[in-house]
Amino acid sequence: MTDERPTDPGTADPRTALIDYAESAIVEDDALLAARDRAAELGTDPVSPAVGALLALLARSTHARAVAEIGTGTGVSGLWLLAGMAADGVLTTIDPEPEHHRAARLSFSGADIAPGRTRLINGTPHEVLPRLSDESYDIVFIDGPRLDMPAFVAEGIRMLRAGGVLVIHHAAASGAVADPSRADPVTTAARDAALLVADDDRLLPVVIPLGTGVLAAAKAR
Ligand SMILES: C[S@@+](CC[C@H](N)C(=O)[O-])C[C@H]1O[C@@H](n2cnc3c(N)ncnc32)[C@H](O)[C@@H]1O
Repeated sequence: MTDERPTDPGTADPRTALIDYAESAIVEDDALLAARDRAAELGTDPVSPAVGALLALLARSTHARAVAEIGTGTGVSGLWLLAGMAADGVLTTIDPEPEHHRAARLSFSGADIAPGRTRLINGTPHEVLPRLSDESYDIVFIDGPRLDMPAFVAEGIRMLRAGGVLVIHHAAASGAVADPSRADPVTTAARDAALLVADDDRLLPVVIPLGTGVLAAAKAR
């Protein structure tokens, strides 16, 4: 009997091919490409196109009107979140680097985002997050320093409204979290963050293998 499953002799690793397809299927507009150019100039590490599209999808499906982001960068993830949010939704985004906020402002104005739709807070999340309200955000997106991930997750869970979604970028450390022999600080922080999510009965989590691994968790209604 012959195997009639389609094969692609040019593709060695089907998983890599799948992820390449997921990324290449997303087309970014000029405003996003300009934000990416700014990211390359400043050395920030923006979300990939497929992670960006996932953020927009989550924002649209939660009818997000209030989103909090830790780690503005030059606004690549912010533009994707805004694309999925309600037309009057407000993105609150935190970053300690004034230069990154200047670049993000250019990115947002380049996409004709009204100034009232973004609230850029200059400061570290450790200073800023405790001032943000409990249970008032539809999405909390965490994309700041990886060592601080557990602390940001604890704050993010507190800030999420019922039915809201926590999204953690770089959550799987490219799969290292599942390897018990890996105990370096970044992997340990990602593992601790994942445990905080797993131990919270109100959260329904899933790891999405885009980028270095995205952890998304919906809070019970
Ligand atoms: C990976 S980049 C964010 C990329 C952005 N989300 C995007 O997709 O365009 C991480 C950002 O975290 C910021 N950052 C550095 N230290 C921080 C801190 N203690 N708290 C929050 N953000 C910090 C950096 O300035 C940088 O802009």
